[in-house]
Amino acid sequence: MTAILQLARASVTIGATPILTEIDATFDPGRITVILGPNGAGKSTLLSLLVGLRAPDRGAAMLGDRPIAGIPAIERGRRIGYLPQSAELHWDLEVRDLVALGRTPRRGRFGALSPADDAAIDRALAETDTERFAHRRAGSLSGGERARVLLARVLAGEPDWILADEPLASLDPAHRIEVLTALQNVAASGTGVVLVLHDLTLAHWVADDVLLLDRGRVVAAGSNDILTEPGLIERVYGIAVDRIDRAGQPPLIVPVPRLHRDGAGG
Ligand SMILES: Nc1ncnc2c1ncn2[C@@H]1O[C@H](COP(=O)(O)OP(=O)(O)OP(=O)(O)O)[C@@H](O)[C@H]1O
Repeated sequence: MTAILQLARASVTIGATPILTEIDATFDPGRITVILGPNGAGKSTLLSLLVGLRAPDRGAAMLGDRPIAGIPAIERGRRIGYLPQSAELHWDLEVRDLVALGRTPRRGRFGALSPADDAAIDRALAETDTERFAHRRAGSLSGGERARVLLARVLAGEPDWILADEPLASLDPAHRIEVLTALQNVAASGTGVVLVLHDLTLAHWVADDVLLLDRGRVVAAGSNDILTEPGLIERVYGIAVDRIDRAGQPPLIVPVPRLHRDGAGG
């Protein structure tokens, strides 16, 4: 059974600046947790704790009963797949070979791909709609195509956990929905999914659980109902938000520009 990811009073300080303060949060396998919050709120730093790239200065970040940063890198790589914000390509590989790298923690670096490796790679390419690029050089792809290929690499590893930092940032609207649907499917198969998102409507649609951060602290945690709580998003982001309910459909949660007093807009 997949162990839970957990932060217990986890704090991070850089220099004299508190970046995260006493974060308590539990992430459950088989669910999608969406982390939201303004720029600089600490979302990426929180993910770096869950991936084990850093350990909290105080408190704990645990996978089951083990501190995440203490788990050997290969095992961590097998259990926790991570898609960083604006991930870069380090080698101009053929796309299928790049996606195959996602299998490395499972199979070691050398040797032929097994039928199970090939099947996982093909599934990941299909789920991200990148099959038709399989034999292109990764360096020749557009930004959104590249982002989907990098997600395919994570999916191909079939980790217990997938943590992705703004995975929709460069995707067109159709591929945003397609990628979230793929992540819903992997969550339905028992994988734990943690996503940093900025789009409130898509966050509400896809989230089983929501964690809202502001200035390094959790300001709200719970179901996606948090996002329709009157005043909360307005307070945290300092914007006006329209909530549009639609029968039988997820609500639209739309930031709206405030009009200047003279009505000139902006
Ligand atoms: N090495 C560092 N030195 C100083 N400050 C840092 C360092 N790393 C992060 N920070 C600060 O910590 C805060 C949290 O950064 P983080 O990247 O976690 O925010 P975020 O919520 O992911 O933001 P965004 O939505 O802009 O990606 C920011 O104010 C950032 O400037």
